[in-house]
Amino acid sequence: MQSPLLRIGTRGSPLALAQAHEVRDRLTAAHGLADGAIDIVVISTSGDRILDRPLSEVGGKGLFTKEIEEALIAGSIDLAVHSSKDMPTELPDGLVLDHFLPREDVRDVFISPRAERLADLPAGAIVGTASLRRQALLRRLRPDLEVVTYRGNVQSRLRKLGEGVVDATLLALAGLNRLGMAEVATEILDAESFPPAVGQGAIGIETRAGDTRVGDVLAAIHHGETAVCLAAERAFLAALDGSCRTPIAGLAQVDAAGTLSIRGMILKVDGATVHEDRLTGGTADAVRLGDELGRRLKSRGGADFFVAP
Ligand SMILES: NCc1[nH]cc(CCC(=O)O)c1CC(=O)O
Repeated sequence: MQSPLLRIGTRGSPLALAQAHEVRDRLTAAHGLADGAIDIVVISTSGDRILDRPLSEVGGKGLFTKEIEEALIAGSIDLAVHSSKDMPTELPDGLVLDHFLPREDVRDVFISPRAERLADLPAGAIVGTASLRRQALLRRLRPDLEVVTYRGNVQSRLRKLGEGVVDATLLALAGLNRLGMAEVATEILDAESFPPAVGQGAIGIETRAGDTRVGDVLAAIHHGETAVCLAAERAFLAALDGSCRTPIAGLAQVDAAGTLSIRGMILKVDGATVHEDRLTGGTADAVRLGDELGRRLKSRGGADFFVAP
């Protein structure tokens, strides 16, 4: 049997697999490849194995990528497919995250059997989410709700919701769309009042720096506008030096005239303190704009903002 042209590394969750399949299917179509030309290699990560503690306590985002990045460096896979949102801004030496698929919907959704809209939940209702950004935004909009930490993959969170462990939860619409499950959404939250995480909705492809063979193959499915927005957002995040303990929202968009705008927000976990700002400029300045916005919010937040919740 012929060896595969490419090996894609991915986590094994249903969402991760759907994303890896999407990359494989787009590459197969773009290059007219035979079935079996691209292998999908499922890799279990520390983040998948530690399920009992909030990730911000265990060590954060890198936990979902470590073993996959080791495989990439070792050459047992050629590319790794990730949710950009889950990617640290610092990558191991020799790896780059610079190919992206066209971005999915960036918005969060509210899911509840108890109310049609977040605004209609009764006071005291319990909302479960592990995301500090969602916790802080929820407390800001609805200080009368009880917000609890609630982890697990999309399927297990929905199961717990069905069992009545919580009254409502929030998820990214992008993930539901990719899983073909958008119908579980009760209300789509608008990005203005409920801004997404940096990278939300964007599938990113990590490769070895300078790997022109893989880069040439990926060029056919790469989406430049998404890459520009992600460059701005990730520069914003890097400038904030965002630990997993700081709620941060950030969204860059390119309008029809080709102007890039980036909006960023930092919050205290209790939702009571919020700093936000927005910058616009040319797409060639994406990194500079993101960096500038991050520095501004960092200085506005002051020294203690990033320490205690
Ligand atoms: N942290 C888990 C995660 N990482 C990416 C997505 C959704 C897909 C995306 O944002 O691209 C999710 C689940 C969620 O937040 O609902």
